[in-house]
Amino acid sequence: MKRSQVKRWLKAVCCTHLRFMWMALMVFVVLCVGIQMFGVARHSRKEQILKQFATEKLFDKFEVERTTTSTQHQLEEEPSKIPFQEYRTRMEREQTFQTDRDRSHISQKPTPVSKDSYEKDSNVSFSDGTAQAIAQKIPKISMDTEISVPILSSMSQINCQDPSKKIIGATDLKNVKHQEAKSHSEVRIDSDGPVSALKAQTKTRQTDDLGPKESATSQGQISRLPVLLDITLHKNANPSPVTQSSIKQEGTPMANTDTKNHQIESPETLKQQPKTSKDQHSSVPLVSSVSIRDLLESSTLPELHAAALKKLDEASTSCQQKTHIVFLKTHKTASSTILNILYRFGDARNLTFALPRGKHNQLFYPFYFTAFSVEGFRSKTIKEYDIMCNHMRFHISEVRKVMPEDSFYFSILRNPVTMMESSFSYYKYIPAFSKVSTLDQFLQDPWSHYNASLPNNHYAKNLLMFDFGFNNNEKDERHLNLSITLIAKNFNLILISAYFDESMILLKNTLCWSLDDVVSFKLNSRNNKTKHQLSLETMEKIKEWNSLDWKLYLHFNRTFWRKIDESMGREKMQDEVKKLRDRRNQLMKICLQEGGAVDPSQVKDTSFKPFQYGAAEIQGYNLNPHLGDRTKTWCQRLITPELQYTASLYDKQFPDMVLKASVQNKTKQTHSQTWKASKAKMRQRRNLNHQGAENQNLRHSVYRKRGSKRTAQTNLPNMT
Ligand SMILES: Nc1ncnc2c1ncn2[C@@H]1O[C@H](COP(=O)(O)OS(=O)(=O)O)[C@@H](OP(=O)(O)O)[C@H]1O
Repeated sequence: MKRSQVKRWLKAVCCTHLRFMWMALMVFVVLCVGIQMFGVARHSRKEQILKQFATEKLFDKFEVERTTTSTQHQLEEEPSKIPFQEYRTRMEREQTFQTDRDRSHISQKPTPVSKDSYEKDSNVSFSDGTAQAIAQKIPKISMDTEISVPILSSMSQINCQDPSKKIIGATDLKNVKHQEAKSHSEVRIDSDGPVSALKAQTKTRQTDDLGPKESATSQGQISRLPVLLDITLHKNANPSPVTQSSIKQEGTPMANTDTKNHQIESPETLKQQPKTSKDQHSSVPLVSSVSIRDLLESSTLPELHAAALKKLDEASTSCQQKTHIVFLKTHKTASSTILNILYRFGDARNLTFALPRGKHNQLFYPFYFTAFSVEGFRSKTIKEYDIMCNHMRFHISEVRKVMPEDSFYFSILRNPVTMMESSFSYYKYIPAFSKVSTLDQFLQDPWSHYNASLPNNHYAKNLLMFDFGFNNNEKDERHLNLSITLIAKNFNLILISAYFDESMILLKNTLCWSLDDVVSFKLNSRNNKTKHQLSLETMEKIKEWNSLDWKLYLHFNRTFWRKIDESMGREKMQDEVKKLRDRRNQLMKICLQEGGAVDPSQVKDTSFKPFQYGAAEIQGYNLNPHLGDRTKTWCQRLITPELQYTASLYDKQFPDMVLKASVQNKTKQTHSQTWKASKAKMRQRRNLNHQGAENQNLRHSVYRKRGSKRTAQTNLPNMT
């Protein structure tokens, strides 16, 4: 090729494309710089959060308000003033007693905890959620605060988780005199034990005393009391005058009575319960309610009983429905079903949800939760939030910025074995799992597949610990104990998904909700095709690989059953669970076309189709087509999957945002149309240029031809 030709060709190409190449290059450079800057900003933000967490949350922001031990008073010092090391030492000192005991459970080869083995375990030393719930209801106890106590007239064993209550109960009852008790005409004393025994027997029961209840005293005359004296306080209520009513004495030994632990129940439950013990026995445990001042000043048993009677009705209605709730939505633990319960509860009552900003589904997950990730928080458009329940990595100090002080905190755990089987199929495409075909293969050499620093790999190891905001790769056991302590202190209730129905009953009773509030259909569940049977060996490997989660689960499985025993007893729990299941079955028959869940491909209305992810096939539901309007709304809410329900609540709660978004969408559309038009113009111009260049080339070639002809002519030898 000739030099001039190359030159011309280059010129033609440059003319048409160089401009665009330069433009593209510049855009690329600007993009690179932008990404770099964004990365730095994001990294520093993350660092900041991590730092804050390490210094504030884990050791400094230790929740102390709800418990009042002397050591904890020391912890109330301003966190920033306590050096990190010192704080840690204090924590460890405070924990020593617990750590030693717990080690005996934790260091042993983990075995599933049965209800029976739980019974034997009386060493669990964490503060009790029931007490916390009660304490939460009553932020301050004054002398004029009233207490409601289910009472066994002559002998009562007080189950006080709150130290202050413990003292009150013990002091008061020790002063009760036999003669005075006898003198009261309304009290029928059936027990034949001497009053001295009553006095001897009236003692405070320790929170962690879960051992089998004695049926005879050291004197062998009076049984230990069958009823736990649960105390509920009525803040600022007036001392009540004495009223008369028939009080019957429980004198039957524990072994001979079916009287169970009592708790103050929701009105609905009370209505449902036929009060069996009352019907069957003439001697009944009663609910007493008197002001603390009265109680302390009172020196007679009759007075106590009269006051108890006076408040009997009040006690049954004193259960205040809780509407300020924080639910830590852990992954693969049946949390979507609970989310649906909370959504329905709030939706029906027009409560305000702390929803993720920008219509997302998660609250800044997998990063630590920040208050700014909640819609309406930064702009202060929302005055008070009621419920926070989307996926987040828990960070208490940030959550507290958003949620009211009296919020009820709860979460749910699942056995890490079944949980990992579930997450393996759901998160099949995270780096840790993507290169193996089975869970067994992964567990053969997990470290060769697991790199903690790669994004999303937290789904593969100790996911529960991660969600609760702790280090899921921690090897130091003390860290685990500290984490358990913090969870026990920050959360009022920890549920267990394997006992979902029991969990719902416990939740219902603690929050004073109704049965219909907690009835639900199983959501986000896989079909059998994508479930895998695990061998015993694999199960053991999972426990080992997720050892932090496993120990966490073991601990809270124990406290879960303890809570049931302390609050309502297992028999009553069974009754209520049966009612819940009956109600669910009834609703399934009414609402669902097939009477149960169907494969995603079978879901007819795509707006109710659950989000499909990874290698899992998530089942959905078809509504019965012949439903009346109200029933239809109710049924629709029951089957609406997480993403759709979150979006609809967002639209309901932030109509302005929806409007703004639609305007923005329109603007975007116009922009994209303009952009498309300008692109078309550019393409046209380029084509024209191209044509021009071709024409030019053509012209050049013509000139060339002409020129070569001319030169040829000039070079022709003169023949003539
Ligand atoms: N009511 C009830 N009882 C017991 N188990 C239940 C219940 N509801 C949901 N599930 C099971 O929970 C698994 C889904 O958990 P999540 O909803 O938390 O998952 S997610 O993190 O929100 O994606 C999922 O487990 P797998 O099916 O093993 O994957 C569901 O089947």
